[in-house]
Amino acid sequence: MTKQKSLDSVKKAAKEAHEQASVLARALPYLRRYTGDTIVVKYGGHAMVDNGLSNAFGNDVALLKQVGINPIVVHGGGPQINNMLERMDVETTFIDGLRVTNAAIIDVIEMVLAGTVNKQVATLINQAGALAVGISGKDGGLIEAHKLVKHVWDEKLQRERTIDLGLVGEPVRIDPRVLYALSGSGLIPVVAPIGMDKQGQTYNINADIAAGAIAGAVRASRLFMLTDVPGVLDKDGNLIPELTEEEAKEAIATGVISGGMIPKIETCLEAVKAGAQAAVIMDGRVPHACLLELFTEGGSGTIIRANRT
Ligand SMILES: Nc1ncnc2c1ncn2[C@@H]1O[C@H](COP(=O)(O)OP(=O)(O)O)[C@@H](O)[C@H]1O
Ligand SMILES: CC(=O)N[C@@H](CCC(=O)OP(=O)(O)O)C(=O)O
Repeated sequence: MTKQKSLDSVKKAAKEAHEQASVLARALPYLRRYTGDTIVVKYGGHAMVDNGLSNAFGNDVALLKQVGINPIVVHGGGPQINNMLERMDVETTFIDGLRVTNAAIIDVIEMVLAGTVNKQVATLINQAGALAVGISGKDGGLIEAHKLVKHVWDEKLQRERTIDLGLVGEPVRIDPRVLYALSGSGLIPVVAPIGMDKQGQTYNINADIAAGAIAGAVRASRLFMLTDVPGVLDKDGNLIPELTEEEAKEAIATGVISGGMIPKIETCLEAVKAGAQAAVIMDGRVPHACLLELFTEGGSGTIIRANRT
């Protein structure tokens, strides 16, 4: 009986080892395809709250570096900023997904994003055995920003008007040298979405927008947008595996794509126009989402490619 049991466990271990080896063998063509490439991963504040998921994320990023890919992580931290402002008894509001940022809260936002959250994300990756370095968009002049001028359609006035979001910025120029210096030295850059203008004014930048601008500037092979849905869904709730610019515009116009998904898609379209090869909106709630997308045939999520002519 004991002998049979130990024979069973040997067989089971051999089967598992065989499966592991065949997974690695199947991944080989994909490893070859992406070696030396740069992949920008936008890691959102919601995904960070789940411990299991965040450990899997740290492992995935470390693995990418190990197999010769250069990951650049751009993180958010919206929920973490909300928590801090709540503890300070400060109210915060959003307009079209962007936080109204007055001078009184910009320091808190910078403290949370470039301090606590930035170091947490770098630690996740470091604990997985790689070497991550946390920086903000201010370091090495990475993100030059200016004040974002937001246009909204006013139904009453029947015309566009601008709204003031305070110190919310948009990237105007990316200087990727600090990213290349880190990546080229075997390190993984982890970027907090904070920018600065030429006068030294600090701006709060939406993390999706920061990731898109960086992905375009470094001509990333992929921009991965990790979010809380399987990808872009059609009107029946089915996943759309690939989306062209025309299809995206149509889906926005007809209301199939709405809310926070609109700026996400617009950012992806801008990133591929600026030089990224493709952007993928994918489910950050699925463990190892990045590995599934890169190393399996089916991939995951919705891919938006640069226009092929
Ligand atoms: N067609 C669509 N497909 C998928 N999600 C959509 C669509 N239209 C609107 N959404 C909404 O967009 C959300 C993702 O945007 P957002 O909440 O800003 O993500 P994140 O916080 O991860 O940056 C989804 O949770 C969903 O509610
Ligand atoms: C201007 C603006 O809205 N900035 C965001 C920056 C963080 C962010 O984008 O975080 P998530 O990716 O977790 O949402 C904010 O203040 O919340």
